[in-house]
Amino acid sequence: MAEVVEVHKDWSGSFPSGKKITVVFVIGGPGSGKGTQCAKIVSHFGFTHLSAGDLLREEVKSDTEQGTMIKNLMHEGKLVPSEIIVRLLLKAMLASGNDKFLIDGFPRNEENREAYEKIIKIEPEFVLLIDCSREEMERRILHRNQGRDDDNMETIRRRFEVFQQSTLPVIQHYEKMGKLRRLWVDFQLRCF
Ligand SMILES: Nc1ncnc2c1ncn2[C@@H]1O[C@H](COP(=O)(O)OP(=O)(O)OP(=O)(O)O)[C@@H](O)[C@H]1O
Ligand SMILES: O=c1ccn([C@@H]2O[C@H](COP(=O)(O)O)[C@@H](O)[C@H]2O)c(=O)[nH]1
Ligand SMILES: [Mg+2]
Repeated sequence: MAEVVEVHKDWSGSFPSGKKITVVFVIGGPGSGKGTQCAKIVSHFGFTHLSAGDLLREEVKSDTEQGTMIKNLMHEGKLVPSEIIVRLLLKAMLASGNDKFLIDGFPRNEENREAYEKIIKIEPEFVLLIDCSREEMERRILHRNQGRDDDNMETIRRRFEVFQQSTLPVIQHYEKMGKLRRLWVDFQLRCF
């Protein structure tokens, strides 16, 4: 936590390069293919891919009180407090030296979005929604085999609930602003 707080303390609200910073949010249900699509985009367009989930999994590896708290929340499929994830994102953005970011799996709820707007303040160019049916998302997660602690039926069920209850309002917000771009990645029903 100390390191994360330090980033905030030094943060003047602008990036050292002085260049315009481009941010694209990539949102979608669990297992919809956010990470997979981001890897393809990065290889063609020179973005830095920041997966909010991966940043949290890295934090879990640090043997700290905060790491344990994050581990437990992720195991339950719940969301980590906004301030923690926003500061991890900011730290990773500053460390990358790049000026184009694909932020994968964030914001997950309205509170995340508001915290991002308050702290990082960079309006996303657009928000890419990876739109996939629940059946296909579930199938993909169960075949993923990456040893993720949250890829079990009980946690998957909770992650779907969080997506429906907390992330859909964020998607609707960006849709109203005309910033939403949809990518359909299967031929079945849409996720909502
Ligand atoms: N278009 C696709 N067709 C078939 N399988 C896919 C497709 N896209 C991704 N997958 C597979 O589905 C699984 C989930 O993909 P990925 O990890 O990219 O999803 P995610 O949205 O990042 O998931 P999470 O929210 O859990 O991090 C992976 O095993 C991936 O290889
Ligand atoms: O902004 C975020 C992003 C993620 N989480 C937690 O991490 C897991 C896994 O996220 P993936 O994007 O599927 O890798 C998610 O279920 C949340 O527990 C978060 O809290 N906030
Ligand atoms: Mg992912």
